[in-house]
Amino acid sequence: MFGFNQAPKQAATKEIPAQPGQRPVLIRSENLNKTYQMGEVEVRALKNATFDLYEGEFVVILGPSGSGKSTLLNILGGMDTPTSGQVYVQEKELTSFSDRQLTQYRRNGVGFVFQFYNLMANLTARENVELATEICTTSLNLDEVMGKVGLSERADHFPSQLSGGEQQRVAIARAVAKNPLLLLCDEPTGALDFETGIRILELLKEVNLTYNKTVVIITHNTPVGAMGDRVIRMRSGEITDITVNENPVPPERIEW
Ligand SMILES: Nc1ncnc2c1ncn2[C@@H]1O[C@H](COP(=O)(O)OP(=O)(O)OP(=O)(O)O)[C@@H](O)[C@H]1O
Repeated sequence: MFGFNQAPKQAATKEIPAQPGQRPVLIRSENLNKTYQMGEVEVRALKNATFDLYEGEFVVILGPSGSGKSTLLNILGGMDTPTSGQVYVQEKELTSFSDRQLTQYRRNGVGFVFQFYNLMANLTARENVELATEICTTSLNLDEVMGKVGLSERADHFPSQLSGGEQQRVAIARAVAKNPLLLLCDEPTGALDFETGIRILELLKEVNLTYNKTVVIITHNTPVGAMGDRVIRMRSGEITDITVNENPVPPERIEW
């Protein structure tokens, strides 16, 4: 095992410095490049991406379609490797991990939330969350997490008996219950109507604060940037801008 998540089993609200730069660095990315060779054509999906992610911060990565957001998220999540450059997670070099180490990292270190919830259709909401916690080492209390995402009453329902927003809540519970170092969310509101999407953003913010989890959202939806502690903007594979929001906007005040 690799000591990725040493936090206690119960949720703890911890005082954290307000400014991202005052928090400990969780992930350091240096000069990340990703090039795809498509026959004669080279696609440079990432160009010299250098940035840090801090413990307990809420980061929104914004960029239009094709700007390299998913490529970046997949590398941070240990699902893909860069063509060159390094990623360090708590000072361990992720980019030199063996396959076995990467599996442990994906299992224990990262909670994934996708646009389409990827739930097991033949398992109840609770069982979907339980399945994820069974294979990892430091999971949180299942019932507490189900309550936190507002699903105590729906825990025995199957995905087909749940609305899209409720299914995304299950997916968030599944990611959080593993008690990972960070949550990586790929267009988490992309399949939801506006109101439901806002509720999901509120839940992600609550998870961020309650469990002091680093949350990274990637989206092309510019207004969502207002809720981040920091916003990383991407275009054509490059990080064009990193800004600190002194006063992040609560999700209920975001409109699109
Ligand atoms: N497996 C692949 N093979 C070849 N090219 C790829 C591959 N994956 C991504 N690309 C290319 O890399 C670039 C970045 O893609 P990526 O999916 O990271 O962008 P994105 O910002 O996440 O886009 P979207 O919001 O549409 O998902 C695009 O030009 C894309 O076509």
